[in-house]
Amino acid sequence: MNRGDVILRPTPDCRLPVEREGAPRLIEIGFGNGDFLVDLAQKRPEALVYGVEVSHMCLEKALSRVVRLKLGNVRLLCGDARFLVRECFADDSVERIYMSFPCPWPKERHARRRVTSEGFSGVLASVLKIGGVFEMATDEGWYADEVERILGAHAALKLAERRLNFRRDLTTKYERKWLDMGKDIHHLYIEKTALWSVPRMVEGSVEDMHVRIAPAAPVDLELLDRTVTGRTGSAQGRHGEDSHWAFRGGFRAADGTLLEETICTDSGYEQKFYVKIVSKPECTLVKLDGVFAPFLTPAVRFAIEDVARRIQER
Ligand SMILES: C[S@@+](CC[C@H](N)C(=O)[O-])C[C@H]1O[C@@H](n2cnc3c(N)ncnc32)[C@H](O)[C@@H]1O
Repeated sequence: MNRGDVILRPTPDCRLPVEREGAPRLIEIGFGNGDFLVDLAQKRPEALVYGVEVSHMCLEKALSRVVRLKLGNVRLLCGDARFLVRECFADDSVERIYMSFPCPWPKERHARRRVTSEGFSGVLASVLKIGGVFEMATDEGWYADEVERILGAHAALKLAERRLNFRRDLTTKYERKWLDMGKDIHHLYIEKTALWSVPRMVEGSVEDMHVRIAPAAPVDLELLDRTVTGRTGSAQGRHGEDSHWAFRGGFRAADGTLLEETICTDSGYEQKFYVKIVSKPECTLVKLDGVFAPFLTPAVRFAIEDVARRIQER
């Protein structure tokens, strides 16, 4: 077994490999050093256990244990769980989602950073199977209250149980640490009770994002770059409140095309990539460069269309 068997890099349209159809799917969000994830995978060999973690360092630590133990039923995804769980998992496909000791972000101005903020209840209600459970542990009573209030209020979810200082079979590094220090631990069990679906933001294929401009734009790459980013060497755009993008300047690629460095956000989810501008005798092609293939979110599409528009209007 090697890294490639364990780490999943979803395709730009956020598809995961189809495997072990019919096997129960379990997800752990923010698995940290991977103690719980590894124990869970060993306890449930018939299940496919997905770990979603934003920290590369944690990913590497858990990965080496998974490989060393030859755990064939673990898949790891690196990135923000708020985005990846919504975009990569289908409705009614997951049996249980675990999240232990998420960063509570206690300051009000940081509230949006909580995994459980904005829209997370809809994501759970979508991807869990009916009867499926979101299991959360926290040492912050106020945070448990908040999650209970927000998730419990969703039409397709209900609080199934709340326990104080319950000793679980499987524990995490933080759980053991807080228990040793005598802290209170709050466990919430939120159950999905009805069908629900949230819209996904990723759609279409890489080819759908190509824009062909005829007649041809100038073949001079420097002129082409200035057309996109203006005299200042950078330019920005936005669509509504949720989609923002910025062009940071162009690079001449080895194949004689122009790569426009682009950064974009969709409802706070950030991606960096290059828009490729190919000057041909008959037309100019504006498309996604395949190297840092981003997920196909609305802001990525708007950015490509914006490059094409700037070239057309020059
Ligand atoms: C306090 S640690 C808890 C780790 C582990 N669950 C435990 O109990 O020992 C919180 C973990 O959540 C991860 N995390 C924070 N925000 C995240 C997000 N949006 N998506 C995925 N993981 C996240 C952090 O990188 C960190 O590893």
